[in-house]
Amino acid sequence: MSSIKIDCVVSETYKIGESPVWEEKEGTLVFVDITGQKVCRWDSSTKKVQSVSVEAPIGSVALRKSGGYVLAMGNTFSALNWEDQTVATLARVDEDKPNNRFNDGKVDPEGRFLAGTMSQEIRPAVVERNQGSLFTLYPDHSVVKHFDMVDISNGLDWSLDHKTLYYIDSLSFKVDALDYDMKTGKSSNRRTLYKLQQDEGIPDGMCIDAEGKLWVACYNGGRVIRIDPETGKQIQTVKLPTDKTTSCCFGGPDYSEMYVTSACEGMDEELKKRQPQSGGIYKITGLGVKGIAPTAFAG
Ligand SMILES: O=C(O)[C@H](O)[C@@H](O)[C@H](O)[C@H](O)CO
Ligand SMILES: [Zn+2]
Repeated sequence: MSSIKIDCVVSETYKIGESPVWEEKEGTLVFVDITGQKVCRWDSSTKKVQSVSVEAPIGSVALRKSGGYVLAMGNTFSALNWEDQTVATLARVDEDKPNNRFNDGKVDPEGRFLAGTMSQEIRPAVVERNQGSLFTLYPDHSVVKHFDMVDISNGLDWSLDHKTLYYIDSLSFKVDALDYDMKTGKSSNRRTLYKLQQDEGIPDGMCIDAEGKLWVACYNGGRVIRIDPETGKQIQTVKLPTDKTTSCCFGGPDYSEMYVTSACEGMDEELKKRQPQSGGIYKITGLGVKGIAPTAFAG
Protein backbone atom coordinates (compact mmCIF):
# COMPACT_ATOMS: atom_id res chain seq x y z
CA MET A 1 0.00 0.00 0.00
CA SER A 2 1.24 3.46 -0.84
CA SER A 3 1.04 6.11 1.84
CA ILE A 4 -1.42 8.89 1.17
CA LYS A 5 -0.48 12.48 1.90
CA ILE A 6 -2.79 15.50 1.76
CA ASP A 7 -1.54 19.08 1.46
CA CYS A 8 -3.53 22.27 1.20
CA VAL A 9 -1.68 23.90 -1.73
CA VAL A 10 -3.87 26.99 -2.05
CA SER A 11 -5.02 28.32 1.31
CA GLU A 12 -7.37 30.92 -0.14
CA THR A 13 -10.96 30.55 1.12
CA TYR A 14 -12.92 30.35 -2.13
CA LYS A 15 -16.69 30.51 -1.69
CA ILE A 16 -17.26 27.48 -3.94
CA GLY A 17 -14.02 26.20 -5.47
CA GLU A 18 -14.92 23.85 -8.34
CA SER A 19 -14.10 22.40 -11.75
CA PRO A 20 -10.37 21.68 -11.33
CA VAL A 21 -8.57 20.87 -14.59
CA TRP A 22 -4.87 20.21 -15.11
CA GLU A 23 -3.16 22.14 -17.90
CA GLU A 24 -0.15 20.03 -18.74
CA LYS A 25 1.79 22.41 -20.97
CA GLU A 26 1.82 25.09 -18.28
CA GLY A 27 1.98 22.83 -15.20
CA THR A 28 -1.02 24.71 -13.88
CA LEU A 29 -4.31 23.85 -12.22
CA VAL A 30 -7.24 25.84 -13.57
CA PHE A 31 -10.43 26.04 -11.47
CA VAL A 32 -13.32 28.36 -10.67
CA ASP A 33 -14.90 30.00 -7.65
CA ILE A 34 -18.57 29.67 -8.64
CA THR A 35 -20.24 32.35 -6.53
CA GLY A 36 -16.97 34.25 -6.12
CA GLN A 37 -17.26 34.65 -9.93
CA LYS A 38 -13.62 33.94 -10.69
CA VAL A 39 -11.53 31.78 -12.99
CA CYS A 40 -8.26 30.92 -11.23
CA ARG A 41 -4.97 29.39 -12.30
CA TRP A 42 -2.47 27.93 -9.81
CA ASP A 43 1.09 27.55 -11.04
CA SER A 44 2.63 24.40 -9.57
CA SER A 45 6.18 25.76 -9.83
CA THR A 46 5.70 29.29 -8.46
CA LYS A 47 2.78 28.24 -6.17
CA LYS A 48 1.05 31.49 -7.16
CA VAL A 49 -2.57 31.94 -8.21
CA GLN A 50 -3.70 34.32 -10.93
CA SER A 51 -7.40 35.00 -11.30
CA VAL A 52 -9.81 36.69 -13.65
CA SER A 53 -13.13 38.03 -12.38
CA VAL A 54 -16.19 37.33 -14.51
CA GLU A 55 -19.59 38.92 -14.43
CA ALA A 56 -21.80 35.94 -13.53
CA PRO A 57 -21.61 32.82 -11.36
CA ILE A 58 -19.30 30.42 -13.17
CA GLY A 59 -20.03 26.70 -12.90
CA SER A 60 -17.07 25.31 -14.82
CA VAL A 61 -14.05 25.94 -17.00
CA ALA A 62 -12.35 23.75 -19.60
CA LEU A 63 -9.31 23.95 -21.85
CA ARG A 64 -9.77 25.21 -25.40
CA LYS A 65 -7.71 23.97 -28.34
CA SER A 66 -7.57 27.35 -30.05
CA GLY A 67 -6.23 28.94 -26.85
CA GLY A 68 -7.72 30.30 -23.63
CA TYR A 69 -10.62 28.54 -21.96
CA VAL A 70 -14.26 27.72 -22.50
CA LEU A 71 -16.67 28.58 -19.68
CA ALA A 72 -20.11 27.50 -18.54
CA MET A 73 -21.06 30.79 -16.94
CA GLY A 74 -24.42 32.25 -15.94
CA ASN A 75 -26.68 30.87 -18.66
CA THR A 76 -24.00 31.04 -21.36
CA PHE A 77 -21.29 28.97 -22.89
CA SER A 78 -18.50 31.53 -23.25
CA ALA A 79 -14.87 31.79 -24.27
CA LEU A 80 -12.23 33.41 -22.06
CA ASN A 81 -9.12 34.97 -23.56
CA TRP A 82 -6.71 34.66 -20.64
CA GLU A 83 -4.21 37.19 -22.00
CA ASP A 84 -6.54 40.17 -22.31
CA GLN A 85 -9.17 38.83 -19.87
CA THR A 86 -12.04 39.26 -22.33
CA VAL A 87 -15.08 36.99 -22.38
CA ALA A 88 -17.13 36.28 -25.52
CA THR A 89 -20.52 34.57 -25.50
CA LEU A 90 -20.71 31.46 -27.70
CA ALA A 91 -24.27 30.29 -26.93
CA ARG A 92 -27.13 30.72 -24.45
CA VAL A 93 -29.32 28.12 -22.70
CA ASP A 94 -32.40 28.09 -20.43
CA GLU A 95 -33.53 31.52 -21.63
CA ASP A 96 -37.00 30.77 -20.26
CA LYS A 97 -35.53 30.23 -16.77
CA PRO A 98 -33.90 33.48 -15.60
CA ASN A 99 -33.04 32.02 -12.19
CA ASN A 100 -30.93 29.20 -13.69
CA ARG A 101 -27.18 29.07 -13.96
CA PHE A 102 -24.63 26.64 -15.29
CA ASN A 103 -22.86 24.28 -12.91
CA ASP A 104 -20.29 21.52 -13.53
CA GLY A 105 -18.97 20.70 -17.02
CA LYS A 106 -16.30 18.72 -18.85
CA VAL A 107 -15.04 18.16 -22.40
CA ASP A 108 -15.75 14.73 -23.92
CA PRO A 109 -12.99 12.70 -25.59
CA GLU A 110 -14.00 14.14 -29.01
CA GLY A 111 -13.71 17.77 -27.89
CA ARG A 112 -17.36 18.67 -27.19
CA PHE A 113 -18.10 20.60 -23.98
CA LEU A 114 -20.88 19.20 -21.77
CA ALA A 115 -22.29 21.22 -18.86
CA GLY A 116 -25.50 21.20 -16.88
CA THR A 117 -27.69 23.81 -15.24
CA MET A 118 -29.50 24.26 -11.95
CA SER A 119 -31.69 26.82 -10.25
CA GLN A 120 -29.60 29.28 -8.19
CA GLU A 121 -29.17 27.93 -4.69
CA ILE A 122 -31.38 29.35 -1.94
CA ARG A 123 -28.66 28.06 0.39
CA PRO A 124 -26.06 25.33 -0.21
CA ALA A 125 -27.70 22.24 -1.70
CA VAL A 126 -31.18 23.81 -1.54
CA VAL A 127 -32.74 24.69 -4.90
CA GLU A 128 -36.07 24.85 -6.66
CA ARG A 129 -36.25 21.23 -7.85
CA ASN A 130 -36.20 19.89 -11.42
CA GLN A 131 -35.12 23.13 -13.10
CA GLY A 132 -31.80 21.95 -14.56
CA SER A 133 -30.78 20.23 -17.80
CA LEU A 134 -27.62 18.77 -19.31
CA PHE A 135 -26.31 20.36 -22.51
CA THR A 136 -23.55 19.83 -25.07
CA LEU A 137 -21.73 22.67 -26.81
CA TYR A 138 -20.51 21.30 -30.15
CA PRO A 139 -17.33 22.64 -31.78
CA ASP A 140 -19.52 24.62 -34.25
CA HIS A 141 -21.12 26.30 -31.17
CA SER A 142 -24.51 24.65 -31.65
CA VAL A 143 -26.12 23.36 -28.44
CA VAL A 144 -28.09 20.17 -27.85
CA LYS A 145 -29.99 19.22 -24.67
CA HIS A 146 -29.58 15.67 -23.34
CA PHE A 147 -32.35 15.68 -20.71
CA ASP A 148 -34.10 17.98 -18.23
CA MET A 149 -35.67 17.54 -14.75
CA VAL A 150 -32.29 17.86 -13.06
CA ASP A 151 -31.92 19.33 -9.55
CA ILE A 152 -28.18 20.12 -9.34
CA SER A 153 -26.30 19.07 -12.48
CA ASN A 154 -22.85 18.01 -11.35
CA GLY A 155 -19.89 15.66 -12.02
CA LEU A 156 -19.36 13.93 -15.32
CA ASP A 157 -16.74 11.86 -17.10
CA TRP A 158 -16.43 9.08 -19.68
CA SER A 159 -15.40 5.43 -19.47
CA LEU A 160 -11.98 4.63 -20.91
CA ASP A 161 -13.59 2.95 -23.95
CA HIS A 162 -15.69 6.14 -24.41
CA LYS A 163 -18.94 4.15 -24.58
CA THR A 164 -20.36 5.30 -21.24
CA LEU A 165 -21.04 8.73 -19.78
CA TYR A 166 -21.04 8.88 -15.98
CA TYR A 167 -23.24 11.62 -14.54
CA ILE A 168 -24.29 13.03 -11.17
CA ASP A 169 -27.46 14.91 -10.27
CA SER A 170 -26.45 15.76 -6.69
CA LEU A 171 -29.84 15.65 -5.00
CA SER A 172 -30.52 12.15 -6.31
CA PHE A 173 -27.51 11.05 -4.19
CA LYS A 174 -26.62 8.80 -7.11
CA VAL A 175 -23.92 8.28 -9.69
CA ASP A 176 -25.58 7.37 -12.99
CA ALA A 177 -24.33 5.80 -16.22
CA LEU A 178 -25.59 6.44 -19.75
CA ASP A 179 -24.74 4.92 -23.11
CA TYR A 180 -22.73 7.50 -25.03
CA ASP A 181 -22.39 7.61 -28.80
CA MET A 182 -19.00 9.17 -29.38
CA LYS A 183 -19.75 9.69 -33.09
CA THR A 184 -22.79 11.90 -32.47
CA GLY A 185 -22.35 12.97 -28.84
CA LYS A 186 -25.84 11.65 -27.97
CA SER A 187 -26.62 9.88 -24.70
CA SER A 188 -29.31 7.30 -23.84
CA ASN A 189 -30.35 4.57 -21.40
CA ARG A 190 -29.72 6.41 -18.12
CA ARG A 191 -29.42 4.08 -15.12
CA THR A 192 -28.11 4.15 -11.54
CA LEU A 193 -24.59 2.93 -10.86
CA TYR A 194 -24.13 3.79 -7.19
CA LYS A 195 -26.24 5.34 -4.42
CA LEU A 196 -24.30 7.17 -1.72
CA GLN A 197 -24.49 6.06 1.91
CA GLN A 198 -25.88 8.67 4.26
CA ASP A 199 -22.52 9.48 5.90
CA GLU A 200 -20.92 9.98 2.47
CA GLY A 201 -22.81 13.24 1.94
CA ILE A 202 -23.88 14.65 -1.42
CA PRO A 203 -22.15 13.55 -4.66
CA ASP A 204 -20.59 16.53 -6.42
CA GLY A 205 -17.65 16.61 -8.90
CA MET A 206 -16.20 13.42 -10.39
CA CYS A 207 -13.30 12.10 -12.47
CA ILE A 208 -12.14 8.79 -13.87
CA ASP A 209 -8.72 7.22 -13.23
CA ALA A 210 -6.46 5.28 -15.60
CA GLU A 211 -7.90 1.99 -14.28
CA GLY A 212 -11.44 3.05 -15.23
CA LYS A 213 -12.58 3.62 -11.65
CA LEU A 214 -14.52 6.75 -10.64
CA TRP A 215 -13.57 9.28 -7.97
CA VAL A 216 -16.43 11.30 -6.53
CA ALA A 217 -16.00 14.35 -4.30
CA CYS A 218 -18.62 14.26 -1.57
CA TYR A 219 -20.02 17.63 -0.51
CA ASN A 220 -20.75 17.66 3.24
CA GLY A 221 -18.97 14.30 3.34
CA GLY A 222 -15.42 15.63 3.61
CA ARG A 223 -14.02 12.96 1.34
CA VAL A 224 -13.45 11.57 -2.10
CA ILE A 225 -14.65 8.04 -2.74
CA ARG A 226 -13.57 5.57 -5.41
CA ILE A 227 -16.25 3.55 -7.16
CA ASP A 228 -15.85 0.51 -9.37
CA PRO A 229 -18.36 0.95 -12.21
CA GLU A 230 -18.14 -2.76 -13.04
CA THR A 231 -19.52 -3.84 -9.67
CA GLY A 232 -21.24 -0.64 -8.54
CA LYS A 233 -19.29 -0.86 -5.28
CA GLN A 234 -17.42 1.79 -3.31
CA ILE A 235 -13.84 0.55 -3.00
CA GLN A 236 -11.91 3.37 -1.28
CA THR A 237 -12.46 6.46 0.87
CA VAL A 238 -9.97 9.30 1.33
CA LYS A 239 -10.98 11.84 3.98
CA LEU A 240 -10.04 15.50 3.74
CA PRO A 241 -9.79 18.17 6.44
CA THR A 242 -12.96 19.97 5.31
CA ASP A 243 -16.57 18.79 5.02
CA LYS A 244 -17.14 20.84 1.87
CA THR A 245 -15.19 18.86 -0.73
CA THR A 246 -16.63 19.78 -4.13
CA SER A 247 -14.64 18.26 -7.01
CA CYS A 248 -11.49 16.39 -8.01
CA CYS A 249 -9.14 15.83 -10.96
CA PHE A 250 -5.80 14.20 -11.57
CA GLY A 251 -2.77 16.31 -12.41
CA GLY A 252 0.89 16.85 -11.77
CA PRO A 253 3.75 15.01 -13.45
CA ASP A 254 2.20 12.01 -15.26
CA TYR A 255 -1.18 12.64 -13.59
CA SER A 256 -0.21 10.84 -10.40
CA GLU A 257 -1.52 13.56 -8.05
CA MET A 258 -5.15 14.29 -7.29
CA TYR A 259 -6.38 17.85 -6.79
CA VAL A 260 -9.52 18.47 -4.73
CA THR A 261 -11.44 21.74 -4.57
CA SER A 262 -13.58 22.82 -1.63
CA ALA A 263 -16.06 25.46 -0.50
CA CYS A 264 -16.72 27.53 2.60
CA GLU A 265 -20.00 29.18 1.59
CA GLY A 266 -22.78 28.36 4.01
CA MET A 267 -20.50 27.21 6.84
CA ASP A 268 -21.27 28.65 10.26
CA GLU A 269 -18.54 30.38 12.28
CA GLU A 270 -18.02 27.40 14.56
CA LEU A 271 -17.38 25.03 11.62
CA LYS A 272 -15.16 27.60 9.89
CA LYS A 273 -13.03 27.74 13.03
CA ARG A 274 -12.72 23.97 13.19
CA GLN A 275 -12.00 23.66 9.44
CA PRO A 276 -10.15 26.87 8.56
CA GLN A 277 -8.84 25.51 5.25
CA SER A 278 -12.36 25.13 3.82
CA GLY A 279 -12.45 26.81 0.43
CA GLY A 280 -8.84 25.82 -0.27
CA ILE A 281 -7.33 23.51 -2.88
CA TYR A 282 -5.85 20.21 -1.74
CA LYS A 283 -3.29 17.94 -3.35
CA ILE A 284 -3.37 14.22 -2.61
CA THR A 285 -0.22 12.22 -3.33
CA GLY A 286 0.48 8.53 -2.88
CA LEU A 287 -2.88 7.28 -4.16
CA GLY A 288 -1.00 4.73 -6.25
CA VAL A 289 -3.20 5.33 -9.29
CA LYS A 290 -2.93 7.81 -12.14
CA GLY A 291 -5.49 9.86 -14.00
CA ILE A 292 -5.85 10.69 -17.68
CA ALA A 293 -5.22 13.98 -19.47
CA PRO A 294 -8.23 16.25 -19.98
CA THR A 295 -9.42 16.94 -23.54
CA ALA A 296 -9.57 20.50 -24.84
CA PHE A 297 -12.74 21.93 -26.41
CA ALA A 298 -12.31 21.63 -30.18
CA GLY A 299 -14.26 24.73 -31.18
O1 LIG B 1 -20.49 23.22 -6.72
C1 LIG B 1 -21.57 22.76 -7.06
O2 LIG B 1 -21.70 21.81 -7.76
C2 LIG B 1 -22.77 23.49 -6.54
O3 LIG B 1 -22.88 24.66 -7.25
C3 LIG B 1 -22.55 23.72 -5.07
O4 LIG B 1 -23.28 24.75 -4.57
C4 LIG B 1 -22.53 22.52 -4.21
O5 LIG B 1 -21.45 21.73 -4.53
C5 LIG B 1 -23.83 21.74 -4.13
O6 LIG B 1 -24.75 22.42 -3.37
C6 LIG B 1 -23.68 20.35 -3.59
O7 LIG B 1 -24.34 19.50 -4.41
ZN1 LIG C 1 -20.15 20.63 -8.36
